[in-house]
Amino acid sequence: MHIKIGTRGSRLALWQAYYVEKSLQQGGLSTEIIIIETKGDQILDRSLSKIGSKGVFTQELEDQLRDGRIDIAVHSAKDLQSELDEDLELIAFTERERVNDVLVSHNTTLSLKSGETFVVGTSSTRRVAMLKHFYPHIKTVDMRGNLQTRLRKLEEGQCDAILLAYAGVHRMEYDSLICEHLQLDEFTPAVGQGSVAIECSSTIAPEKKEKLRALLNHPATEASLLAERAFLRRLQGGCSVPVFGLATHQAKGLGITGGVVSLDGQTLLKHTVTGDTSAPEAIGGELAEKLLAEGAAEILAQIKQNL
Ligand SMILES: NCc1[nH]cc(CCC(=O)O)c1CC(=O)O
Repeated sequence: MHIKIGTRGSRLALWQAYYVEKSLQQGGLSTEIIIIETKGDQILDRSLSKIGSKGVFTQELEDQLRDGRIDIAVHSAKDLQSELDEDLELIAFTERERVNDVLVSHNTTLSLKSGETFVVGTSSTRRVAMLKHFYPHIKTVDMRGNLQTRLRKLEEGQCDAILLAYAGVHRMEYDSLICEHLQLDEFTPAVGQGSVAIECSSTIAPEKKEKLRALLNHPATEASLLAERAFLRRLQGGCSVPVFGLATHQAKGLGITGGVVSLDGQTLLKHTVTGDTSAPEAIGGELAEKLLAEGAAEILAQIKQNL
């Protein structure tokens, strides 16, 4: 069996593609990697919330899945829309890396907790709003681009530190620049953070799909991701709105904590729902309903107006 793997060309995307390729080769499959540029890679001078987040990092990969030019598309699960078109599906989620965000700087004495004021670069509305909520003394500047670009901007002094997902920092081997691991009970990560998702056409041959799932899918991660994605879908949040959600496996079953924070950091709604691991999407949906009942839709509508 030969698998054509489609990926974006950034270093992190390539890390993910090689990681997937290695698992497939260990399972006896032959592979090739096809690099595909997306709109999100081309447009670097505008924030994602302004380009319109729908499919900016995925559209071109999905086109090639439909044409059969690639068999699978490899994505950071976090960058995927919560709702896929009917002719596409996610068939596997790889084992999750540590999910937290980290503060990264050349000055490793920096800490959000110290109370000292400094400038943090980030383009994530979730991170900006969370900083305003938990650490209002911190200033932020908008900072887009892939990891290397952001690190270069940090080096050039455009900010004192940047906030990033630990997963990407670790995969790019920048661990030595981590000054602080943010606490999960404050900085709940974005839905999907730390996992790699495998997308394919719904017309994929069943035996091929089963083989790929057997080699790539991590069932515990998959259950978490299904819960988180159902939660995000119900809230109709994309990757550019400050919605956060994390599902973890506990003694009582699958627990998901998630919510939404207003752009000014003033209002933060958050809840936890726990349920049967065999019905992850129901758990995610229940969390969304609970938040909607408390006004999450109004907060989200206001955010979308301001983006
Ligand atoms: N939005 C960009 C993006 N997509 C995935 C990661 C990190 C790795 C991951 O969470 O899988 C990042 C960078 C970041 O947010 O720091």
